[in-house]
Amino acid sequence: MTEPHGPRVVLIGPMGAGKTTVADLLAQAWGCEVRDTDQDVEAQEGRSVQEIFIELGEPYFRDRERAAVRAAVREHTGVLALGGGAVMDPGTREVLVGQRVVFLNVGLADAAKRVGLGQGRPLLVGNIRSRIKTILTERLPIYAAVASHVVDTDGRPADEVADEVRAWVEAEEGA
Ligand SMILES: Nc1ncnc2c1ncn2[C@@H]1O[C@H](COP(=O)(O)OP(=O)(O)O)[C@@H](O)[C@H]1O
Ligand SMILES: O=C(O)C1=C[C@@H](OP(=O)(O)O)[C@@H](O)[C@H](O)C1
Ligand SMILES: [Mg+2]
Repeated sequence: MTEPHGPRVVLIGPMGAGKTTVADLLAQAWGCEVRDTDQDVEAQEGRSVQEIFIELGEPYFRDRERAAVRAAVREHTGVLALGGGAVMDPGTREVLVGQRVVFLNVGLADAAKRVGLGQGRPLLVGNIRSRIKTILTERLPIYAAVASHVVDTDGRPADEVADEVRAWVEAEEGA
């Protein structure tokens, strides 16, 4: 029996990098399944990420998120998008060791444009721009450390980003 080999690619990066969008585009291009750990946690908990943060707290969400990443890495062979904060959890980082991880990078200006008023993103309360700035500064080194490859998304449409990720993954698979 062939052992499952994990997702074809795992997308990480800050809110607004386009992980969810690019994961869908990649899955369409490859004709494979897509999973997003935010959606997995929401389905399991029967409530939105926003509701989980408010009603049960961020540590509870991170715990559920770690379990969702672990399950997806074990079972899923398509495209996997994580939530922006997933890799801040050391246990989640451990689960990703050996996986093909692409960091979708985004700067403050484009991230702020893309998340708009931040609806549905519970960490973007108050001054959204300054929250994003803090989050980017804190997390950038971690994204870079966890990633096998980085794709810049500033000023580029999502389909162009997806094409670049696809080309890189296909080259890696052929290598
Ligand atoms: N490269 C891009 N250029 C412009 N808008 C984008 C791009 N990628 C995603 N978006 C838009 O930005 C918003 C956030 O995208 P999303 O895929 O949810 O990001 P993430 O999952 O990384 O938080 C969505 O409205 C999406 O349509
Ligand atoms: O950056 C974060 O900590 C979060 C990012 C969100 O996912 P996206 O990055 O897909 O928006 C979601 O998991 C939650 O709101 C927390
Ligand atoms: Mg997302």
